[in-house]
Amino acid sequence: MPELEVKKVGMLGVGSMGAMLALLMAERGYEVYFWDPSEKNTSTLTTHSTTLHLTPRIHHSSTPSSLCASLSPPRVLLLSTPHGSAADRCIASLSPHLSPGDLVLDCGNSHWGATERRQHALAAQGVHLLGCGVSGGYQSARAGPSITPGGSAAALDAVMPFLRTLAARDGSGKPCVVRVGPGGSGHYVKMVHNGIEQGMMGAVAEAWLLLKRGLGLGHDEVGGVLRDWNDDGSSPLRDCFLVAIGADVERATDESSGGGGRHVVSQVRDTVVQDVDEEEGTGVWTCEEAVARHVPAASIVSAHLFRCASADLARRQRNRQSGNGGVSGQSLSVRSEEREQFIEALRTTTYFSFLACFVQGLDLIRQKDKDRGWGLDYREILQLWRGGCIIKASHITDLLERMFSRADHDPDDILSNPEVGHELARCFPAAKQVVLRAVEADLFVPVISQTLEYYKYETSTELPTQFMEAQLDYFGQHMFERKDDPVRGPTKGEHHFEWKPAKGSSDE
Ligand SMILES: NC(=O)C1=CN([C@@H]2O[C@H](COP(=O)(O)OP(=O)(O)OC[C@H]3O[C@@H](n4cnc5c(N)ncnc54)[C@H](OP(=O)(O)O)[C@@H]3O)[C@@H](O)[C@H]2O)C=CC1
Ligand SMILES: O=C(CO)[C@H](O)[C@H](O)COP(=O)(O)O
Repeated sequence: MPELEVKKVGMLGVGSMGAMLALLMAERGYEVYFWDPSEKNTSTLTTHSTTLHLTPRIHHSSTPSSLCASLSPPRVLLLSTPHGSAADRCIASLSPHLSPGDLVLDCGNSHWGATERRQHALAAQGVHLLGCGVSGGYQSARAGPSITPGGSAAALDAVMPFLRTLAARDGSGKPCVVRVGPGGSGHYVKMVHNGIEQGMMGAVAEAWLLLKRGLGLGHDEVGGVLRDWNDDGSSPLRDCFLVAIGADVERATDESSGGGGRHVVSQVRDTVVQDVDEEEGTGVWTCEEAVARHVPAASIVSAHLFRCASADLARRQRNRQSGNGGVSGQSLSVRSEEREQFIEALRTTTYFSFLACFVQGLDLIRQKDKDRGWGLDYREILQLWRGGCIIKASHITDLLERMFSRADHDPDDILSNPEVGHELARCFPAAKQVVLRAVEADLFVPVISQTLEYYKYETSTELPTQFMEAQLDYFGQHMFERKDDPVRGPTKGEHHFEWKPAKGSSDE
């Protein structure tokens, strides 16, 4: 399929993300025809386009059918709807009006498997669907997001020039969009991006708690620490989106009459609900995939479970009562002269956890890639994460880039590469110190502590699973390997010991 010269685009779903994408496209010179069942979101976009003088290029369509009639084939249609049945309904409303060669770009967080199902269904009418994850929240959707497209080579060829005009740019001006690969690989990589995001958000929230409640710093002081971590050019957390916005979050005050100049974050309840109300699915699916592909993504899974546990405050209140007042956490036992050193250890620990989340996420993508034969290019995937996305962390992507550029790197076990292995080893003592102090003070560190354990068990050759394996053989005759057997990777052992012969009442 030749490169498409795109002039007009359709936009289905103009909520938080879709509206900003519509404005971005209009600003970049495209004629945008949009439809959304929500009158409120329709009217909000209309107001924005008037204010920004983009009305001549943003047109409301009264139905999906009239939207398709406004575009001539081959059409380019972007979807930004909730995942699941809403995305299915949206595609069903379009499909009778599509022609062979049309391109549908699902920019929502759809499940990669649903994307492949829809790709097959639409292929029967000659229509191409790309699973095209978009990251960076609504601010990036407005300014230029990271875009993660996957699907047929022909559709990718056709649409890449258009996507490059919309994407975020990295520090050297290169667009943060690449051809990810076939089938649902685009949505798979976006899903893992969100899994890494959950891990990183957990780690930085724990660092926030240790600074705030652990050391007793005020919001502005914590904001200052995070700002330094992000801005210092030699910091391993330099140019990190979640650290930078953390500084903003800590400093924001509500100057409205009801706000009284208070820090906004101090008024936010500790409940993250978007996983348990199933508004978003990417965190759940990343964990499911990690378990199904046998990838020990401990930091990511722990971060996800922590969020799930946070969702129901009423439940936690009941548990607190039944647990004699529960556990709240106190100040850390850090003397004032040790404070700077502890803050430095905390920076190292946050970086340690962030890097581990990338390692776990890349191991997961690689495992899926091998299972499905997608043939992904990991340096290209890193390019997606260099700008416009939530997991942007420049020191980490630079380090991983060096690793993937080395011809003899091991793509199947990221931790085994010295660029990563040496770095985690260097940070381990700081992470251990932080976890010890946090546990002592009953402060919450589910992600940092799981990262520490992950690092320990992933680098040890003396695990207590030796005892577990013996028990499995005792009751289940599951067999075991002996220490003098050759090391062969995960293969079933050939030895059984008759720990206790099975006996019934008729045995002597
Ligand atoms: N918010 C974020 O930061 C990010 C979100 N995403 C993903 O982008 C997608 C959109 O997210 P977001 O903008 O936050 O969601 P919103 O809920 O704000 O907007 C979704 C819009 O889609 C509309 N819609 C529902 N069904 C249809 C349909 N059949 N046809 C056309 N439009 C429909 C909704 O209308 P109604 O309200 O009437 O149902 C709503 O206006 C999701 O998949 C999300 O996971 C990706 C990256 C970042
Ligand atoms: O996709 C996103 C960013 O890239 C959205 O912000 C999404 O809401 C993140 O959700 P979750 O943390 O539940 O995956």
